Amino acid sequence: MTAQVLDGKATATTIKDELAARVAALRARGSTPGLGTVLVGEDPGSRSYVAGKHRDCAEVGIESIREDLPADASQADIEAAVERLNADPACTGYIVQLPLPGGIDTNRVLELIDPAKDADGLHPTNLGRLVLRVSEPIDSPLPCTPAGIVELVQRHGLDLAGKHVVVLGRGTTVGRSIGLLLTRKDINATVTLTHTGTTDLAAHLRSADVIVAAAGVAHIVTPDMVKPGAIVLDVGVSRTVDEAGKARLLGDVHPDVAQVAGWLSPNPGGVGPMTRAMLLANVVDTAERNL
Ligand SMILES: Nc1nc(=O)c2c([nH]1)NC[C@@H]1CN(c3ccc(C(=O)N[C@@H](CCC(=O)O)C(=O)O)cc3)C=[N+]21
Repeated sequence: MTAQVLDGKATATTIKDELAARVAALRARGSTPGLGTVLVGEDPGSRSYVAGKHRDCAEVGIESIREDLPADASQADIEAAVERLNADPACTGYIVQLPLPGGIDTNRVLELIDPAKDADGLHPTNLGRLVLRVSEPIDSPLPCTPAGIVELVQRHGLDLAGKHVVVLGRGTTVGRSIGLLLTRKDINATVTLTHTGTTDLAAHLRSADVIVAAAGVAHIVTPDMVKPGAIVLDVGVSRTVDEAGKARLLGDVHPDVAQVAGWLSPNPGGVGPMTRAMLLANVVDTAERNL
């Protein structure tokens, strides 16, 4: 058996087409959405993610606003960039690209973001709203990767209601926040959160109908840990260099898992493009709310 593909690239393209139509309608009514990014330093991964986000914006008609700061930017410099975007009416949503350089108090920066402009859905106010509302969809941004995972699964005709989802990883952007979304009554999954401190991780994973692998450890999920037919989402990304010196992206899921799983999201080409599409969706949703 070979797993069916959860095609994030194609699904993100469909979503971007839908968003382009909504942006055109907004523009026709005099409202122009604009995405801002705060990028600090020269990390090639971060630079390429931010470049990708602005390319996506151009595709759907969203304006781009960039705050690019040098690697030695101070806490005050970064906070000033956040304040500029908070004050800029052309910026309807923005992100601070993570991670910030060592020595910067990231939480202080994130809490300065105007929650109404939080395109990542990671501001404490917006995460808090996700905690507080169990029974209805909310009118505030959702964290992009969790929202992208749900959208990817649902748009392939799969229903998460009643399913046992085992999440691997306790990071803010995925592990800690995705359970809040999956256990909402309109999705209705049952969630187990595992991490590097979990005893007998393999047994937990083998009990899963759905695995969300977001540990950031290359190939940590191997075929023996997967129940035949399970839905597997490969979220983590590790950057490595192969024998030929070529840069390679490795997911958290070993390629042989495709022989056991029922559905598998490729990496790249799975959750990454969906994360970017949900970022755009947050910006468009915000602009529509503010009409
Ligand atoms: N404030 C903030 N918000 C983020 O959303 C955020 C962040 N910081 N820091 C880093 C992570 C990582 N992340 C990715 C987004 C898209 C792809 C993506 O589209 N990847 C392509 C491959 C891209 C490539 O080849 O480099 C794919 O999976 O097909 C990957 C990773 C967002 N992040």
